[in-house]
Amino acid sequence: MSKKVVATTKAPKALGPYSQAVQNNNTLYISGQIGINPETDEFAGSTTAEQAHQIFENIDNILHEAEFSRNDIVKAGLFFDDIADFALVNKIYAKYFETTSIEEFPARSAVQVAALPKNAKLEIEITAMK
Ligand SMILES: C=C(N)C(=O)O
Repeated sequence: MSKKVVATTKAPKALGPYSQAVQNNNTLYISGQIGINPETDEFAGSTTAEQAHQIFENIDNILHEAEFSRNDIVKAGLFFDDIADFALVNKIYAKYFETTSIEEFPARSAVQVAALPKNAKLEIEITAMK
């Protein structure tokens, strides 16, 4: 088994004892991303939409660092501060995958949680496979 930690300055630093991503052979596990801009260490904005766009930018940058792409995503986990944002995030999420060559969306879970780190509006974790 080969296990490699993936790290990039183009995504937020870990907020605790975890890696931005870990690759095991052809599978990449990306830790839950929140909408922090790595250049400022601040949220990209206070709205769920602003944070969602930043999350996808962070995910793209981690995928890129590991030489994976959006096309390789097989599973996503979405954690909402407020599930009322479900429809809004679905629109942003669907647009993100519009640019891929995959014909069907990845598997996904979506839940509302009691609270997220730093009071984020949304957190998304990703599994990708080549
Ligand atoms: C933000 C996280 N992914 C964490 O604390 O695990």
